[in-house]
Amino acid sequence: MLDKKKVKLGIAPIGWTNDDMPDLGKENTFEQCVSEMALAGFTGSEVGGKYPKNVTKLKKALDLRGIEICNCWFSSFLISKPYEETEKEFIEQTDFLKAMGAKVIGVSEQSYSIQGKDHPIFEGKYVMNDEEWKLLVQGLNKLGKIAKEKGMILTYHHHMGTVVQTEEEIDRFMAEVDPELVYLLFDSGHCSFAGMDPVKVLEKYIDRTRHIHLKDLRSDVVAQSKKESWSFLKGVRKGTFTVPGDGDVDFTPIFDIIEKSGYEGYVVVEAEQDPAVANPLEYAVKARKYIAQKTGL
Ligand SMILES: O=C1C[C@@H](O)[C@H](O)[C@@H](O)C1=O
Ligand SMILES: [Co+2]
Repeated sequence: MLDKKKVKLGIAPIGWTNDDMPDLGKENTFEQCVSEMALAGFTGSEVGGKYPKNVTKLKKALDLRGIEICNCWFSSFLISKPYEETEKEFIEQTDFLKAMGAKVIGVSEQSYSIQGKDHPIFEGKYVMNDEEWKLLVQGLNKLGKIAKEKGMILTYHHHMGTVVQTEEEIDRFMAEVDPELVYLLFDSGHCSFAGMDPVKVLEKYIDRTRHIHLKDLRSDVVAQSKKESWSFLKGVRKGTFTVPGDGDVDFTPIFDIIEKSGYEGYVVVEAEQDPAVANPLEYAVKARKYIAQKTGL
């Protein structure tokens, strides 16, 4: 059982409207999305592209539904653009999140990423050289320091198709970043999709993890995706991911690690799929029931 005082439960809006492919769920409004999150029993949310950019407006809409913001995706370009460009946007995003009462910002390096490209996801992703590793690590340490000074935590999202995807890359990343400034955003779906054992990764880094995405994976869809060289986004449309409990990831040991470690922070259901096929409210309720049954949250 998870301690409700330590572990909070959220859901990402990506199941309603997908910011990577805004045509997926374009008919779903912001109000419908946050109302259905609340109806399904969630009290935390990440920021989506349809959310009001204005702090007062967003707070009012969320307060009415008993929801708080816990994180927002942030794309960094530390190895392909001048550091100052990423820093400027990072400060703006961190200030917005802080004003919303969030504690965490989720960074992902998007230089040379193939996650949004029409390119087979299992073929030819970019691999950093030593100089680029240095730029990434030094840049993130600097951003992490800025976040810390603002009372926020920088977490890093490993992700398919990006420069930090594989187990070796996660290990090197964790070995090189400053553990006081940069933490891990663990995503069970991306771990599994990349062919890692999510349990092994979480066990190794739970003490340095400050945000968790709970994503399940349909192995038969992944097998087809490999066979037919699908892009990441084609795979999402075809149902690579689903909510926890609905796919092939074993969440029991994942919840055990979270419990035993005394993890304090959010676990967020993040299961992008086609809302025309997987009704967002129905899948949110399914996830909520599964998590309640497995963890007591
Ligand atoms: O955290 C995430 C945000 C999405 O935009 C991304 O593509 C998804 O797969 C993810 O894990
Ligand atoms: Co994620």
